[in-house]
Amino acid sequence: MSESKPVISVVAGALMRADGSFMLGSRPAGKPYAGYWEFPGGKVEPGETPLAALVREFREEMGIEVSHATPWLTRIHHYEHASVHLRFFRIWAWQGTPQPHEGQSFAWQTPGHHSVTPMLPANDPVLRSLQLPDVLQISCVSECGRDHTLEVLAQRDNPGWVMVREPQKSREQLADFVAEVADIVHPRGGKLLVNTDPAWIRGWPVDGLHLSGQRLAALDERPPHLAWVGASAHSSAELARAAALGLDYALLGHVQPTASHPQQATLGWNGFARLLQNEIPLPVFAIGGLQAADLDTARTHGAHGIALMRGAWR
Ligand SMILES: Nc1nc2c([nH]c(=O)n2[C@@H]2O[C@H](COP(=O)(O)OP(=O)(O)OP(=O)(O)O)[C@@H](O)[C@H]2O)c(=O)[nH]1
Ligand SMILES: [Mg+2]
Repeated sequence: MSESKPVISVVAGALMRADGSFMLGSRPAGKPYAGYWEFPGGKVEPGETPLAALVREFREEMGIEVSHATPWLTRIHHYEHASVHLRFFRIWAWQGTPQPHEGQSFAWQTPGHHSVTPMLPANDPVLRSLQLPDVLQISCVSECGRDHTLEVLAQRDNPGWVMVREPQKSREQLADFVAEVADIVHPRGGKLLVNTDPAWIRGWPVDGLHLSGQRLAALDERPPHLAWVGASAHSSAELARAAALGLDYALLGHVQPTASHPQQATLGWNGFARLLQNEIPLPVFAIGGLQAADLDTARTHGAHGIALMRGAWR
């Protein structure tokens, strides 16, 4: 009988600055993967909660007092020496400046433009997730108005991430609207996703594709050649499917009742958090009746961010 490797429970945290930059540390000499860059953290001790372990590790390794951290995503990775169950947090508030108590180095990094190398092999998808925005803005032109939508985007210095979702439009109408949004969003650094049939979007000026729950169920593999692919989920099974296909994010809801889906059952924040307890390896946006002011509540319940429909265009 082959001996199975131990599974080590680990917590790690990204210190987050208001401008979106985050901190990495180098692994000290003498540990496995010495010199590789990681999110600071370490092993959970017996009887310790993950959050308590995070607070202890940041205090021990770098003299930081963590005062506001939110759970983010969980990954399992198999190294030669062990399998690690990694719980990642983001840390929004802390006291102190990082001190190298173990001889490590620290570096503040911009999402998508990392200046340090090599990274721990388990961390690539986690680093990529930091490029995703706090707020995903979903179009609703039949209700919110085409002109109003384009004006709101045009007025912003950075239009952020927009998902075009217009199920009532024909392929040609959708292509025209996508082109209009792209002309406003792309020159100023925004990103554009479209929620539609994967077969329609060849040659469209989009950064990615969003799959409805039905389309997610119908696919056997991630649609190729797209930088970003996400999906809508309403259950643990759909979240697991999005993860199995290697998607970049999921939307999970509905958290609260919404005008667009009044007949659907709502999760509430506790139901939302419960569905995320099962080791979700991808970032999840909360959706359903939310406002910009709900961002911190969403993070506290394990969300990466929030997706807004009406709330984005007020
Ligand atoms: N801290 C941290 N560990 C990570 C990350 N990604 C990742 O795969 N790991 C793995 O998780 C394990 C963390 O263990 P560690 O060596 O940091 O633990 P520790 O601080 O408690 O060290 P110690 O046991 O020497 O006291 C290592 O196997 C490491 O390779 C990450 O981003 N941060
Ligand atoms: Mg450590």
